[in-house]
Amino acid sequence: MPALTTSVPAFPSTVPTHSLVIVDYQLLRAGSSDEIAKLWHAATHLGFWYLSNHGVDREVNAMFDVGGETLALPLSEKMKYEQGDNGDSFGYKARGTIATDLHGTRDTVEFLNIAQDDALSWPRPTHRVYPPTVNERMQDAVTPFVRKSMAVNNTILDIFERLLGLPRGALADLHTTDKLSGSEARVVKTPPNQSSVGIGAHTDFGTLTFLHNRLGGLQVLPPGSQEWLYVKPLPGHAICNIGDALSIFSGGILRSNLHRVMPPPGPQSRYERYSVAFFTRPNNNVVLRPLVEKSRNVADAVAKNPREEFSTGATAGEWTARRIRKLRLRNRKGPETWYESKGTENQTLRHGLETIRATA
Ligand SMILES: O=C(O)CCC(=O)C(=O)O
Ligand SMILES: [Fe+2]
Repeated sequence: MPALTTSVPAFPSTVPTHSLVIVDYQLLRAGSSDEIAKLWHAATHLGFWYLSNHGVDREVNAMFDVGGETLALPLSEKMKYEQGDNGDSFGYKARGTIATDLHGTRDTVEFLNIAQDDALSWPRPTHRVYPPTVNERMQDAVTPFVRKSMAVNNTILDIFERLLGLPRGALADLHTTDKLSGSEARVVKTPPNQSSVGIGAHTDFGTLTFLHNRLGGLQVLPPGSQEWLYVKPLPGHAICNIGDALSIFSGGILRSNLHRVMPPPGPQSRYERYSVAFFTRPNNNVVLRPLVEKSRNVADAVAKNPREEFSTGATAGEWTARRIRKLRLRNRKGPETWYESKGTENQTLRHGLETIRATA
């Protein structure tokens, strides 16, 4: 895809950014206590970090290609795979179908979501079928990307399990491959020269996100701040973050932070932007609640700071379906539908932070 291989202007040095801690994946795997401490600090404060040396570069590049080829198909072809308005995630999400704020402003991005379950059961579909451009690359690109991303996220999950004082397997058992999950690979495309929000302020629905960016566009709202800041993409580095499900399991010890996608900054805005992500989510039947009986640390965290939004009464499957359904503009009844689409960030947004405008 020419858009992916042509050189693009550098991220402008004059644009304010939020720096992230760089965590080395190979050092994590080797059990380095310094590296694990860095990861823990990032996960309990901002909830975002860069991951270096993850070893998934080849598969990530292949996914940029698969996404580029698929999203370049005619709209009529892509629409055969549209996710629809019922809260399903897998398939194609057309541009302008979801809200980016409480006013119902349309999003500017399209994306392709491929279920982990479908990639692992290929050629047998578990959830659904995909465009031919995906099928052709399932074996050599998509499934290897999914498997390697799973290994990265599961390694990090094991570390959190231990540091949260959970019994061995307590988190892993909520993310097994013998039961269905909402885990998925995603490629997002933003057209050039946009002036409005690509993906509105949100926290991720699931457990862990493993994200790959080439152009700027991702912004975080740092805790206690009212200023959205870009996260600068670093070549070869993934951006990782905690989602709501893991934040809830941990009783809030691990932070699921608000973020959004804006047009790329400065001269980068003239280019098409792609991002590739892998989302690990719990098995659909897992109820989202703090694991208080399994960890003293989690129980103490909940006792110290009880949060109403952690008593979800919902399974991971229901949680994700509700959030997607309420984002879809065809289901919008008014500003309240926006809040109904929210997870742990609901209260922050209700307190008016979303009215802050970007400086992009
Ligand atoms: O495109 C990005 O950089 C982030 C996308 C994102 O936040 C998401 O898909 O949940
Ligand atoms: Fe996100």
